[in-house]
Amino acid sequence: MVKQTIQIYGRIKPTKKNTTVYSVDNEEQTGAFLEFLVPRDLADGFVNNKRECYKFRFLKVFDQAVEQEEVFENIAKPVADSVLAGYNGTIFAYGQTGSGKTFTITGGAEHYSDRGIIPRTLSYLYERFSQDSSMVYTTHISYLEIYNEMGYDLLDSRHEASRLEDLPKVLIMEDPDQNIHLKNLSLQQSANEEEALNLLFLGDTNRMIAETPMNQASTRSHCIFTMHLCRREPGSATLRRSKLHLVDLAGSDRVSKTGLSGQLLTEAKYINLSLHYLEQVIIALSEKNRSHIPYRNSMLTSVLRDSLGGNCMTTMIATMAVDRRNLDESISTCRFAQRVALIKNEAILNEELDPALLIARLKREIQSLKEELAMLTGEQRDGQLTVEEIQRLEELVKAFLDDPDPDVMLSLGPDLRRIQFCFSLLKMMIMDKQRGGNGKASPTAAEREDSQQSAAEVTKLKEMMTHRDNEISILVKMLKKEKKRAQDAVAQLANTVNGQRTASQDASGLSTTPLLREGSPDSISTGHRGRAIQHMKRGPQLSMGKQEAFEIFVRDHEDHLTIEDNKKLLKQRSAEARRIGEELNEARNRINELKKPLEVQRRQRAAHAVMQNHQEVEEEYDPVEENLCKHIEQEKKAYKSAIGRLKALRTEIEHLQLLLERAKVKLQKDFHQWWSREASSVQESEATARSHTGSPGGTSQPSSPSTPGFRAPVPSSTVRDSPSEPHPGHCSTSVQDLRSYIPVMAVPEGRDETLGRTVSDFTPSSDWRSLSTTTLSSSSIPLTGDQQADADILAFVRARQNLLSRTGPPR
Ligand SMILES: Nc1ncnc2c1ncn2[C@@H]1O[C@H](COP(=O)(O)OP(=O)(O)OP(=O)(O)O)[C@@H](O)[C@H]1O
Repeated sequence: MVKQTIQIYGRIKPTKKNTTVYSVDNEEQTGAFLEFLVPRDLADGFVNNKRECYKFRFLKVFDQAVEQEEVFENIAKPVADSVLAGYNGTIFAYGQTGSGKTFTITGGAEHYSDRGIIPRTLSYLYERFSQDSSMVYTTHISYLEIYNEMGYDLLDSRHEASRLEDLPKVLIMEDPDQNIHLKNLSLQQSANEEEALNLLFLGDTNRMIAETPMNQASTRSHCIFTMHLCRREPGSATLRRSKLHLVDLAGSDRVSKTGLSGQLLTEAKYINLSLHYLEQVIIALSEKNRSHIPYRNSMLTSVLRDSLGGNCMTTMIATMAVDRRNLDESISTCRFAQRVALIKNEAILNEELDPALLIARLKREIQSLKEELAMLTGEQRDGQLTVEEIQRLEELVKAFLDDPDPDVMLSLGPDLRRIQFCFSLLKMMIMDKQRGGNGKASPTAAEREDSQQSAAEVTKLKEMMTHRDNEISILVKMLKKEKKRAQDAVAQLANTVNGQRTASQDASGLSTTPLLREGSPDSISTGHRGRAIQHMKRGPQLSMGKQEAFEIFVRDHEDHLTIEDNKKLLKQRSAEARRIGEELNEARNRINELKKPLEVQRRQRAAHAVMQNHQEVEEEYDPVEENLCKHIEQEKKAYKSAIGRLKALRTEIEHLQLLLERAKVKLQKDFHQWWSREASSVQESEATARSHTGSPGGTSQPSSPSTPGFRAPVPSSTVRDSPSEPHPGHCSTSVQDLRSYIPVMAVPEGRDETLGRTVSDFTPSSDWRSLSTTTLSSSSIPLTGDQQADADILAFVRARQNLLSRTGPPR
């Protein structure tokens, strides 16, 4: 058992602003100190006692410039090592919104070097597994999200198609030993690093998909990524099971400060409530002599029960933003951390016996004992007595009874079946005699005593038999259960493999055009990733116009540059990997080429030695051979280092692919949101216009007297000049903003058959000018008369015009 307090670390988020308000001292023998020097004017604002200096102790504080690698080495690696040894481990990040919790736990979404604790820990663990061939490791992953006190499975494929609220809730079940079980939370097997990273990606994508502006899940939900590890020595019946929880908590901001109302306030209260219960548990644990710890008050504390004051090695990272306006929250975070540091955990090695292996071992033991017995007796003991054996035994018993010699022995050998049979035969005879069956005299006292003894022995033997029967049936039951579990696992695996087979192959580049095309080859590769974006592919195929708008949208998106950079980097890395692959082949060929003359040289020397009949000739120093060996050694070294580099490149390429795929999903999501907002704003504006004129087809613009329902064009310069013009990448347009520059076009109600063109017929090269000139011609925008369709068309035209007016013609 390892007794340890929860380890606390601090991490400061980088800021460009003046940061003279704090100092870090990592040199202290007793740990590190983080000191806040709050100016008096600021102190007036948020604390009453006007303290100016706040000093907090941590194990270590990671200042702004510290990189992800160092955080991993110091914090996560020791925890991962304990988990490998068979202890449970937890790392959780706590801090206000935007202070860097997700960056620390999962990592940044832009660069490979920004990988956080989860991907780095996965990499580290799988590498350790591959280095340790003496053990068999199996890993499963679960990813739980707690939002408004409800648990959701982030690896549930239904995420794509359903709203968060419609998904099955994860339920907490407690067994009589007070162990927590989570119903509806899937455990997915991950055989290697790639599969584990795909699961992480799937969960993060599902979390992002469920997000709406009203539900910024990343800020308001708690996420627990858990790796379940099972370690066993081949052939041994003991195994070690351990769990590693990597937890990204919701922002700890105080509700009063957030200025929220309505639904957001309700959410904030829930989050604060669950963090409040977390605090309650921590306070209770840090107080001596507290017998009741209120774990059951919230889902978060129930799930993390072991991590807080239980069987776990736990580490907390307090994330802080140190610009002045965040100082009070940072100080609260530090205070919380100080309380957490008082909690003592007692981690034990989670060792258990594997029932399947135990049964197998017992069966083997039984078999070898049987064989041993058969060897000693020279007889096989399997099965029932044969008819011949029974006849022989009956004759033996009869002869035994008939023999007048009182010392006569019934020789049956050490075979329990025969002994049992003879006893039952004797019993039957005795009973028969008692009933007066053959008229013989009643038994003597000695005979009676004998028979009583025999009966007692029979009873004893029968009891033994019942015991053995029970044992056997228990073992058989256990075996059946294990078999069923194995079959289920195989079936599940088969399903996964089938699912994966149906997913199409990965395309590493991010191309905008095929992004939204149904059945496009540009889909995400293996199962988990494939499932993450299937919902996008299932949607209806986009019209050419929407597709075009999407292309422009992507070009103008805030993430565009990062995506392009990552694409370039991915290309570079792939080219480098190809080059190293070729180098490896060449090096292998060179080694083989060098081996040939070496072989010849050795053979020649051996022949020479035989001819000279001289052993020393064979062991003589040979400069040619020495030279060849040196060359081979050098080539081998170069080969090994190239393999190492290739491995690192592979991980980086896979990560870049995941980043690009995540960016892809985000782009699609942003685009759909932006598009529907545009559409609804057009609808709204139409409705307003109608209500102003009082006629269903009227507008606020004067209608052409000869063609009722026609609307006068509004110069598109209005669009360009609008100060509140939205940036599509940011999706921040308000309905009011949009209404102010929605072009009200002179278009006929219904489709213009003479033109026969639809909006989607416009190609960027030929028609973009006609749409971005000062007026929109009535003949260029045919409407259908269907309110919804017309709203879509107008939304498209407006969106397109809006984009083109800023971006120029598509290249
Ligand atoms: N150490 C860091 N280095 C560089 N960028 C960082 C660092 N920490 C945080 N950031 C950036 O700051 C922003 C907010 O960080 P992050 O999303 O991790 O905060 P958070 O605490 O998880 O917020 P929330 O509570 O809303 O989930 C992100 O853009 C992130 O990339």
